[in-house]
This record gives sequence, structure tokens and C-alpha cells, in this order.
Amino acid sequence: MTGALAVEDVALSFAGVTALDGVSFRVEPSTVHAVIGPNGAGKTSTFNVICGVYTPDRGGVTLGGNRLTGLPPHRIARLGIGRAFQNIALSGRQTVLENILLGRHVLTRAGVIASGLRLPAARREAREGRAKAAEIAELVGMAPLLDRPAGGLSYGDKKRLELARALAMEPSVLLLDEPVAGMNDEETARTAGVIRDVRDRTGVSVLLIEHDMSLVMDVSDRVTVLDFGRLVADGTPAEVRRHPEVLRAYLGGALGDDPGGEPGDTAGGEGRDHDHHQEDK
Ligand SMILES: Nc1ncnc2c1ncn2[C@@H]1O[C@H](COP(=O)(O)OP(=O)(O)OP(=O)(O)O)[C@@H](O)[C@H]1O
Repeated sequence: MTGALAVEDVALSFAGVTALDGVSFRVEPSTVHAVIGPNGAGKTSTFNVICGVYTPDRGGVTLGGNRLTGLPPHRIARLGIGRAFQNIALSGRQTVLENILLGRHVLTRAGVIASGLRLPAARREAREGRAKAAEIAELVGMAPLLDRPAGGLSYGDKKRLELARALAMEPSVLLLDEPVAGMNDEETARTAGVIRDVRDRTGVSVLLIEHDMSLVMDVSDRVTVLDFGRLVADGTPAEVRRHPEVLRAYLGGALGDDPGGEPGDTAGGEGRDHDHHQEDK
């Protein structure tokens, strides 16, 4: 077990626009942790700082006490931060198995020449890779689809394949950017089950950005709320839902008394006036 992911006093600005202003929180091992907040709150910026896409002006990120900030993104990925993207970028002609194997390339040691020559180490690595990919496909409920071309999958399966591909890197922390965006209720429930299974069966922590409050309140062990780049609340879903600053940020939208709201609720979507945030963009 690698230990907690700690975001410590991170500040980030773009040409005078403050994206993050002293944000700190911890993602404990084997937990589901959501980062929520209205549009422009700093959620994506937080992910980009964790992955090393952006270097913060102040503060930094550690995993199990080791500093990630300052390292290039590929090193951070190797150290255990896996990310599945909101925009589906799968190789449509390749099969589910091949797409999951693509996700493993950061772990592959034998190298292209050894693989080309089919040296024993490369063959062993390929065999292990396929076994691991099959295991991951089973975890995300896609075992029967291993030989299907990714291009023909349903929308929900494509999104879960993206998640599987990130898992193939064997991360300690899996970053999911809106894992159920655009999904219907049934697909959302399936993905919620996969997120729980990832936590419970692999011990991987899941850090997710999500506007669907129903999913957030349902699957998260802990929720961090950002607004205008500042942390306004951090706690269990029950604590966060009652927090006065959170209620204010969402203007009585999806986080009100209704536990979990309706699937598809877009907190910060309908529940507040975004215009003052959009001006900053
Ligand atoms: N590359 C960039 N250049 C300039 N400003 C940026 C950049 N990335 C983010 N920002 C600004 O930083 C602030 C935080 O943006 P960020 O994308 O992190 O918010 P978010 O919570 O992910 O929003 P959304 O829910 O709309 O995706 C916003 O004011 C945004 O306009």
C-alpha cells in the first residue's frame, strides 16, 4: 500500500486568474473521494496539478510521503497516479483487450526491440499483461466483450473501458473525470458498482470529479468541495451536504434535503448562477 495522496496548500493561477487558492486535502488509501464544485471551481486544475500537467505556484502533491510535484507526468503515472479522461479516446478498431493492453505500456519493461524479437522476457511480459487485462475486464464487467472492437461498444461500455485502461497501469490512485457524464440511470448504477468494486477488490483509491450529486453522495467515502479555487468543505457526504457554505455555493440545488437528489442532477449546473464564474474564463 502506497499511502495517502496529499494535496498540500496548492495555489495556481493563469495570467492573474486564480484557479486554486491554498487547497489542501488527503485521499486515504482504498477510499472513494469526490471533488465537487460549481463550474470554474478548480476541479480540473486540481487533477492537472496532481498529474503534473500543471506546476502549482505554491504547495504540492505527495503520494505516500513522496513528492510528485515537479516530476514529469509520465513519472507521476508510473509512481501510481492513473487517469481516465472525460473525452473518450479509445482506439476504435482495436479490441477491448488491446485497448486495455495499451494502458499498460507505462509498465512494460521489455521494450520494443525485445518484443519484436519475441525474447523470453518480452513473451512472459505479454502473457502476464494479457492475464492482467482479462482480470481488469472482469472487474469492470466487460469480460464477455474482450474480443469486440472498441468502436462498436455502447457509450457506457466505452466509458468503462477508458476506466479499465487507466486501471491497467496498476495505479494506487485512479482519477476519474466525470465517469458517468451522459449516462442513463442504468449505466450510472453499473458504473457506481464498478467504482465500489475497484475500491473494495483492488484497494485502489478512486478520486473523482463528478456533477452527478446522486452518484457522488452514493459512492463517496469523502467529499471535497471547491468554490472559486478555495476549499469550502471537506468531509463525509452527510457532513458536506449540511455544510452552510456548500448550500450557499449550490444555492439550494442538488445538495438540499433530498438525500442524493435525482440521478443526473447537475450540481452547479442548474442550482446556481454560473455567470460570475464564466466571466473568469
Ligand atoms: N489553461 C487555462 N488558462 C486560463 N485559465 C484557466 C485554465 N484552466 C483553468 N483556468 C481557469 O481556472 C479556473 C478553474 O478552472 P477549472 O477548469 O479547474 O474548473 P472546474 O471546476 O474544473 O470547472 P468545470 O466544472 O467547468 O470543468 C477557471 O476560472 C478557469 O477559467
